[in-house]
Amino acid sequence: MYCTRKVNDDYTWVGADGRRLAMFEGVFDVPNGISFNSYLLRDEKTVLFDTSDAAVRRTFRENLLHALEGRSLDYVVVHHMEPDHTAELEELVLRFPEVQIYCSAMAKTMMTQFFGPGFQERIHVVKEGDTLCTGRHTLRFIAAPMVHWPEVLMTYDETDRLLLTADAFGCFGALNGRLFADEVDFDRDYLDEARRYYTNIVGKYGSQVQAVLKKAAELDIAMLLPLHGFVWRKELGYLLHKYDLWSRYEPEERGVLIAYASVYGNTENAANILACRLSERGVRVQMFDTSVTPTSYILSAAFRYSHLVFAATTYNAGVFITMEELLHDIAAHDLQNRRVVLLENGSWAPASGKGMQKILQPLKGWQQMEDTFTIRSALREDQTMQLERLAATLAADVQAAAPAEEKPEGQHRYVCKVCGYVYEGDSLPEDYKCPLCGAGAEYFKQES
Ligand SMILES: Cc1cc2nc3c(=O)[nH]c(=O)nc-3n(C[C@H](O)[C@H](O)[C@H](O)COP(=O)(O)O)c2cc1C
Repeated sequence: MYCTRKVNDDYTWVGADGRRLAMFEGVFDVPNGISFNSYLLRDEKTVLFDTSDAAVRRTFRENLLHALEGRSLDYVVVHHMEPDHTAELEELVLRFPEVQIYCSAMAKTMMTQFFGPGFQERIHVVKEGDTLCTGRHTLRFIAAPMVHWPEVLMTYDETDRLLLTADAFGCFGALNGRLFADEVDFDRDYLDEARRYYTNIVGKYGSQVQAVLKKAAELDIAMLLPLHGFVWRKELGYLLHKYDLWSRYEPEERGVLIAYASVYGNTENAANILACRLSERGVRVQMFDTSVTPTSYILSAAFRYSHLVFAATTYNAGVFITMEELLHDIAAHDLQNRRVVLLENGSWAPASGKGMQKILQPLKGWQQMEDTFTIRSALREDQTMQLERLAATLAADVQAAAPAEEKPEGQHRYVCKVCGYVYEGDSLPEDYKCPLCGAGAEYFKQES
């Protein structure tokens, strides 16, 4: 039986939740599932935006037929050729022999590669700025190359002011009946998975995401409709602000990620002590054991925090395997502008410090704060003082916020917890609305 949701009067969500995928894209675990979104526009013409993954084909087909209400399907817009969005194209063409496909030139090439030459005569190649009128609606195509494949298009519906964003602005996690981000406590329950999704799938292409954000800033957008995760119809500034930070590789928070690789617990012990001393100084710390944590979670935390600590045993004259994999993954995602501390352990010839430096040194804007801290098998008593000093240096660096600018007497700073906007004044008006994301006064936290 169909299970659709209305986006607005003319758009219907005809996607589906996938909850049984062991691995999304063959590498990312999705313990809370993932949605495969597809949207149908009913105007004088009917337009389907992307299809779905094979895993949810039955639900997708029922939803589409229900939403069409017996009408035929006139157009399919293919924003992105990845098979989790195009698996149903062949079926659609069989079921709707008249359907016309709109996509970028590169998507047309990929379509032949994936499905053979059969679609060619029904494909209309569109590019940046081209429009398609469907009756009351005018659709304008926007190129979004490498967000995260080269053929990607987005569509701006000029009539309803919707931006269909392909894989951008998506999130891991099934929708579980909700469609809109404002139907959940996004910041509490989904931000981590939105960050893990962005950093692992799109994170490498920061400059291309910046280019899309510049184009989006020119548009009057009422809603964002991504291919995974929630539709955004309120406080868009919150997510746009996160995308701006992540794509400029700016940390979201001043805090410390500690990732360690330890076989018998001695390197882990040093990492624990460092975490205790930092926490005693009020520094926010998040710790991961690389042997048991999938890299995608640690990569996401590396985008989140300003300071990164990597502690690893030497392993056959190199860096311990899982730490080496993590660092290569971080390097492959082009993460920049981080302050880093390295701890190494070796029982006869410690070498993991050098090995970690070799991977991290070429990264833009990375600075190793102190000499590598070396442990020989297990931490010695006198080294605990050294670790204490390292924690103090690190904590001071983390907390060295921007110099508090001179503020006239009685002036206070109020920070929007949703998008980070700062209001300064002697008091915050009760009916104040955040100019960036629209959040009310109750979302503001007095900072000083
Ligand atoms: C399989 C294996 C290979 C190792 N290879 C080296 C090595 O090449 N050089 C070295 O100095 N220590 C080597 N070590 C010792 C570790 O670097 C480390 O000193 C020891 O495992 C204690 O740290 P841990 O309790 O955190 O594992 C090796 C350890 C293991 C288990």
